[in-house]
Parts: sequence; structure tokens; C-alpha cells
Amino acid sequence: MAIGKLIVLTGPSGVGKGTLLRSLLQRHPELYFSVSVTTRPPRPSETNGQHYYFVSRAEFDRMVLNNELLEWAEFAGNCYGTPRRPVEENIRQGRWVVLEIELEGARQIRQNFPEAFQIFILPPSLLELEYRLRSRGHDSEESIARRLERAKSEIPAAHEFDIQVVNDDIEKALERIEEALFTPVGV
Ligand SMILES: Nc1ncnc2c1ncn2[C@@H]1O[C@H](COP(=O)(O)OP(=O)(O)OP(=O)(O)O)[C@@H](O)[C@H]1O
Ligand SMILES: Nc1nc2c(ncn2[C@@H]2O[C@H](COP(=O)(O)O)[C@@H](O)[C@H]2O)c(=O)[nH]1
Repeated sequence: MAIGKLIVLTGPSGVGKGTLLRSLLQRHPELYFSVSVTTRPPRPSETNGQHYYFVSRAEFDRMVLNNELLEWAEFAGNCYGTPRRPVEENIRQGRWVVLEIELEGARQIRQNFPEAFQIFILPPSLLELEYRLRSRGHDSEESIARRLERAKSEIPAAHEFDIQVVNDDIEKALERIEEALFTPVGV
């Protein structure tokens, strides 16, 4: 990677990655959030181009074939991927780019961009994770069950990452992330 920096935020669905990222972007508007493509249908609160680019499976497959995605994975019955060009352009221009992605995609990024800084967000407990998935009210029972099953295989991979942050108290979690990102090396 030439000038900018690539930051990966991963962890199980419902742990609070998006919530943490929203606050991080408000506090540090210089960060660039990479908007993913997905075949998942939009939720009522989501806007195309802001939360995701919502595409058909045929369009997603075309992007994969044309090497337009930096990484991609299937998750709970849908496909998700990071558009390559905006990430590469923003890094070239010296910006710090943040990806909010699941574990398989994070591993692909580590393989291809070993200099990326990788953060794993952990829930205080599986019970709390289930509570958060239910209380945000976005997903069907089937989707919640798939996400919890996936979480059980994702959480043991936390040690692969540069830092692990438990998202119990949101402010403390944010401070930990900020400390890791913005403390000058050697301090
Ligand atoms: N520290 C916290 N304490 C309590 N609730 C929280 C905390 N952080 C996030 N939440 C709540 O948990 C729910 C899930 O959060 P969020 O949607 O940000 O998770 P996510 O990891 O981005 O999920 P996904 O990977 O599926 O996009 C939301 O209702 C959010 O308000
Ligand atoms: N590998 C990738 N994972 C991604 C990407 N964008 C989002 N995600 C992750 O998918 C799950 C489910 O998201 P949801 O919006 O349906 O709740 C979650 O863990 C996201 O972080 C991506 O581009 N690549």
C-alpha cells in the first residue's frame, strides 16, 4: 500500500461494529468509510450508496469475475464485497480507509494487505450478542439464528487480529480504538 492506511473492523454480526464506526466517523471525519456491495435486500432504514450498494446476484457475480472487489464473502445467505477502486484511490490520495466486514473478508485483506491494521470487536457475552441482534429488530428469526451460529465460529478467531476490543461500554470501546489508531508509534 502506497501512502494511506487500511483499517479493518470485524467481529460478529450485532456486536456493534456499525454503531462504533458511526461515532468514529463523526469524531474523525477525515476517515473514509468504504461502502460495500451486497445482494441482501435493503432494510427500511438503509439508503443505496450510503449504507451499501444493493445489487443483484448476477451483478455481484459480474463484479467478482471482473476483479472489481478487493474481497468478498457469503454471509447468512447473502454476498458482501468491498469495491476495489474507491479504496485504492483513497489510499493513493493518502486517506485512511475503514472497512467494516466479516471474518472471511478480513482474512482475505490480511493475505493481500498484510500492513492493514485489523481490529476485532468482541461482545461482552453470547447472550448479550443475541439480545443486541434481537433488539435492533432488523433480522428474521432465521437470520438471527444464522448470525449467532456464525458468531460461534468467528469469536475464536479474535486472536488473529492486531487488537481485540470488547464492546461493553461503547465510550470505552471507542477510546480503545482511537488509542490504537491515533497514538503515535513509540509513545
Ligand atoms: N456497547 C453497546 N451496548 C449496548 N448496545 C449496543 C452497544 N453497541 C451497539 N449496540 C446495539 O447493538 C445493536 C447491533 O449493533 P450494530 O448494528 O452496530 O452491530 P454490527 O456489528 O454493525 O452488526 P452487522 O455486522 O450485522 O452490521 C444495535 O441495536 C446497537 O444499538
Ligand atoms: N466480507 C465482507 N463482509 C461485509 C461487507 N460489508 C458488510 N459485511 C459484513 O456482513 C455482515 C452482515 O451485514 P448486515 O449488514 O447484513 O448485518 C456483517 O458482519 C458485516 O460487517 C463486505 O464488503 N465484505
